[in-house]
Amino acid sequence: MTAPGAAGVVPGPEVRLPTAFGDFAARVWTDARTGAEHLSVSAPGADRTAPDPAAPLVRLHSECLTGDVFASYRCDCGEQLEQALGLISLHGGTVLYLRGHEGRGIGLANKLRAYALQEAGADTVEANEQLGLPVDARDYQAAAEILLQMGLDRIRLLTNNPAKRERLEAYGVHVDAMVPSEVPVRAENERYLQTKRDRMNHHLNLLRAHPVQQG
Ligand SMILES: Nc1nc2c(ncn2[C@@H]2O[C@H](COP(=O)(O)OP(=O)(O)OP(=O)(O)O)[C@@H](O)[C@H]2O)c(=O)[nH]1
Ligand SMILES: [Zn+2]
Repeated sequence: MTAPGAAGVVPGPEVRLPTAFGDFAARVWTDARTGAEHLSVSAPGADRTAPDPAAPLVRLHSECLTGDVFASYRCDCGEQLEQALGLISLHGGTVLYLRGHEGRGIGLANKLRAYALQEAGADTVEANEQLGLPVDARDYQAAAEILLQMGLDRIRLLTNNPAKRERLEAYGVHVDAMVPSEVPVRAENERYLQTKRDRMNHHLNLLRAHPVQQG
């Protein structure tokens, strides 16, 4: 329990982070409630003193060790992260990398248990249910607090998930628009993405990188 008035998230120093996607400024934010160390990665944007500038682009990226680090094709996370870093390097904005969100909040071990159930036929929703775990246990309070401390109270959110927008807005961050965060579908993640579209209400077109061969 955080004492009344105490900061929920505590910022560390800002450091330079030169990457394959461009030069960013990075900062760790420690959640005083959970100990989770979140990372913001930001690039400067267009002149915000111009009349009616577009709100800054923000990607709230839930940690996915298999996708982000090992480039797993079971999900779309790794490619979404790369796409977001490229866009934000170009247009300015922030990627907020949310620790403790692994497996939609159930953790890595349970995510791999869910994968085993998916290999036995369950979809991504059924697998969590069979484990007796929530389908999506993520909370966005720390994310909202970090954005508000960064002065980002009005943003454009890079996401396909309308529930993410609603949950963030409930904590006081206004989302001007959802900017699609869609990457081409692959044979390995097609069922997974279909389930997100059909059972979790994600806005997905499921476009393929290459047209399906006919005949
Ligand atoms: N429980 C579970 N979690 C998964 C599975 N595949 C990926 N994840 C986790 O899902 C999280 C990403 O959530 P998604 O539902 O893919 O997407 P989102 O963040 O809600 O929406 P976008 O902003 O559009 O990416 C990451 O933490 C992944 O580790 C799975 O099959 N089961
Ligand atoms: Zn993933």
